[in-house]
Amino acid sequence: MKVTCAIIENNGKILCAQRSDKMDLPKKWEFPGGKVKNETLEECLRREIKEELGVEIQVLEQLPSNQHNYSKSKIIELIPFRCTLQTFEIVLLEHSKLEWLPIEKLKTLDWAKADIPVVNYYIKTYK
Ligand SMILES: Nc1nc2c([nH]c(=O)n2[C@@H]2O[C@H](COP(=O)(O)OP(=O)(O)OP(=O)(O)O)[C@@H](O)[C@H]2O)c(=O)[nH]1
Repeated sequence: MKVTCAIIENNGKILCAQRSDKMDLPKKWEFPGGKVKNETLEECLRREIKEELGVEIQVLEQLPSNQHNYSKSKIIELIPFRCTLQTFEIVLLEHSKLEWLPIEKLKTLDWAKADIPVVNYYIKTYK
């Protein structure tokens, strides 16, 4: 299963989202995004961000993807993109919490397993 996610940068901080109790991987932190349907990766990302946060984004670049096997039937390829905001009124539509964190604080969150290599790559590349 391909999943896109957005590393949204604004004023030197990165938007981190906590999954709600109703989602799978409850309370884990992630980058907002979701499963790719019949669409391009960028279309998927822009659609998911609109659905989850109510904002438009600009997609800057694709970063290396990471495959993680949560179980036999749940194997995901997480495909991250660096993004910025085009509109700024964020609404919390699906997640339980949002945090804007500076890059040096990203490691303090309890990330979904698939995100850990993505966070590490981002820190290594952009700090
Ligand atoms: N959006 C997102 N999903 C992630 C990340 N890391 C990670 O393991 N996942 C997993 O990838 C899958 C994405 O599905 P989702 O539930 O967020 O996406 P969706 O909105 O398309 O699904 P749905 O409409 O079926 O609920 C979930 O199983 C989620 O646990 C991440 O950083 N962002």
